[in-house]
Amino acid sequence: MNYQRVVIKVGSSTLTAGGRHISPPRVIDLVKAICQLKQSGIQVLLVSSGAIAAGREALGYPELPKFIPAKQMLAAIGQPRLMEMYERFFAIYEEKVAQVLLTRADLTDRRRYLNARSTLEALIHQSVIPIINENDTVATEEIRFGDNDNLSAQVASLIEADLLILLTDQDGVYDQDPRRNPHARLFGRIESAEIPPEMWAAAGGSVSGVGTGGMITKLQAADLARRSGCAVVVASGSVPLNILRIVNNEPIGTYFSPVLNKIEARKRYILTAAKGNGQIYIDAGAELALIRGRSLLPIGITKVSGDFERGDAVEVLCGKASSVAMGITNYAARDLEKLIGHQSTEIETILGYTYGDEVIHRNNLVMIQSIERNCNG
Ligand SMILES: Nc1ncnc2c1ncn2[C@@H]1O[C@H](COP(=O)(O)OP(=O)(O)O)[C@@H](O)[C@H]1O
Ligand SMILES: N[C@@H](CCC(=O)OP(=O)(O)O)C(=O)O
Repeated sequence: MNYQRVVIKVGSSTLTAGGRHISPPRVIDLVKAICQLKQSGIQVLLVSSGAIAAGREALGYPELPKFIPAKQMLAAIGQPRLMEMYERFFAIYEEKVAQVLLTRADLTDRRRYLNARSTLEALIHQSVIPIINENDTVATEEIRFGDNDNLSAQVASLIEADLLILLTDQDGVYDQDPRRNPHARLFGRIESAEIPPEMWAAAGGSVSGVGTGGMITKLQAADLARRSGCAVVVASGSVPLNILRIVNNEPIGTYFSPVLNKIEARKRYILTAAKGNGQIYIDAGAELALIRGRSLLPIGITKVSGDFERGDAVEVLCGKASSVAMGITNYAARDLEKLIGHQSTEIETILGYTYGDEVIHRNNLVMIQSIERNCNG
């Protein structure tokens, strides 16, 4: 597999190298490997834990607290320290980084989801490495991921990564927790659509006193990411060069093949999400453009119905006939009402802002009718 966009998640257990404090030698090794990967032409996003560990170090806090406000307080102290370290180390290799803090609520609300995606895309476009963590200080029980494994899988799905690497303190997923049984055996490759029940049964929690979630949350993450077309590898972060080997398809750690390819995954999402949100009616010229593989522009829209938001999946119809396509709209219904029949160059003047020329970008469109035309003339 030729990977182009890779999300690397590094856990506290890796960043602390088995100790209680962030290990600068470990972080610099990791940063160096990430820079090598990026400088070989691969787009990289880093999901990094370690804020709580860095906060504990700053305050001399002995144990990982169970009390959530205490964890949040430690994360608030540690996050800027962690970022300062990353910034300094990445600068050695002339790479720029950006901090992105997210909660689950940011990715379940469609508008915030799209905004998070646009920001990440813009950073990648600028050749900046996004360093993502949970926004622990505001993440209450109902809105938090609680673990960065699930967060990294959501990010991989959000930006349609080809590969998610979960770096931890074990060589991969074993048939028993290797901390408890040194004879535990490593799972090599999982190609079946479902993660085998014996693997779920073998996955335990975190016992290190620095990590969150253990192997259970890594399997949840693998399950989620592979359904959006992303391969997943769980491997040891103690040898950061593993990152380069994994991307070169060497058999390192535990590999999970993607269940769907990215196009199928996106199509499925659009087709299931489009039910009942709203409709965009288009003219014959726009229908022909869509059939020819172009995006939908405002000039081809004749009518809008329903009360949908930017980021919702909607149905596209021509005349009174059946659906032409389903797709994710970049503009809310109330905006489209104003844009009907206008040139894309007028969007900013009419709305006072723009999310781009396309109402539905080609990549977010699934054609229902690709051969027969519905519109007359
Ligand atoms: N089946 C298993 N295979 C490997 N590790 C396991 C398994 N079950 C539980 N674990 C535990 O998961 C831990 C890694 O998860 P965690 O402590 O959350 O680290 P991280 O900070 O990397 O997310 C390991 O140290 C190990 O004790
Ligand atoms: N957001 C927290 C980490 C949460 C988490 O999932 O930790 P880990 O299991 O070490 O990846 C922090 O920065 O400390």
